[in-house]
Amino acid sequence: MRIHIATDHAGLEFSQQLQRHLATAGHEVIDHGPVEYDALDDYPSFCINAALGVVRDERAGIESRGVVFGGSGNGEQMAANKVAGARAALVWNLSTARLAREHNNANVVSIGARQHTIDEAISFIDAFLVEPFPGDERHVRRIAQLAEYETTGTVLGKQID
Ligand SMILES: O=C[C@H](O)[C@H](O)[C@H](O)COP(=O)(O)O
Repeated sequence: MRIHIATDHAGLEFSQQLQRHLATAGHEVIDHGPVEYDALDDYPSFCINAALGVVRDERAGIESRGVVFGGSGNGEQMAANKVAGARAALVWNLSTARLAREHNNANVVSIGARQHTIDEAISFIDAFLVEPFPGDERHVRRIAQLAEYETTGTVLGKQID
């Protein structure tokens, strides 16, 4: 699978280890930065570019996922979710990694690199990448509502204030 990854200074060391791990596992890794340590760099553009890569790939029929991470994963998730078509989930254990796929069909996983050991974080990412989206009707319906709101500003049949 193609994996778009992005971080900021808080995740740069983890990024290098993660890229090696993903490449060894046979994935095609596209690194959206940063390329060098700068304690004052800003995560939004890196993470937005990773999410854009995923959405563009999906539209082209290429199987792909995003992995974004920083100190907490919070800002990185927010940044990725600004991209129309991105569904970024903040994951902090194996259960949330699997549920992000099973219930939300998340196409981007966000991780707090300062919150976990490297082995832990990699196990969450691996779990996320292998978990399929079973396509249960209720989850498909809810994801469609998110997409509808994203594109139209409303959700038919629901009250949006
Ligand atoms: O949500 C944002 C991320 O956790 C950032 O990685 C974090 O805010 C960076 O913090 P600092 O600039 O203090 O290293």
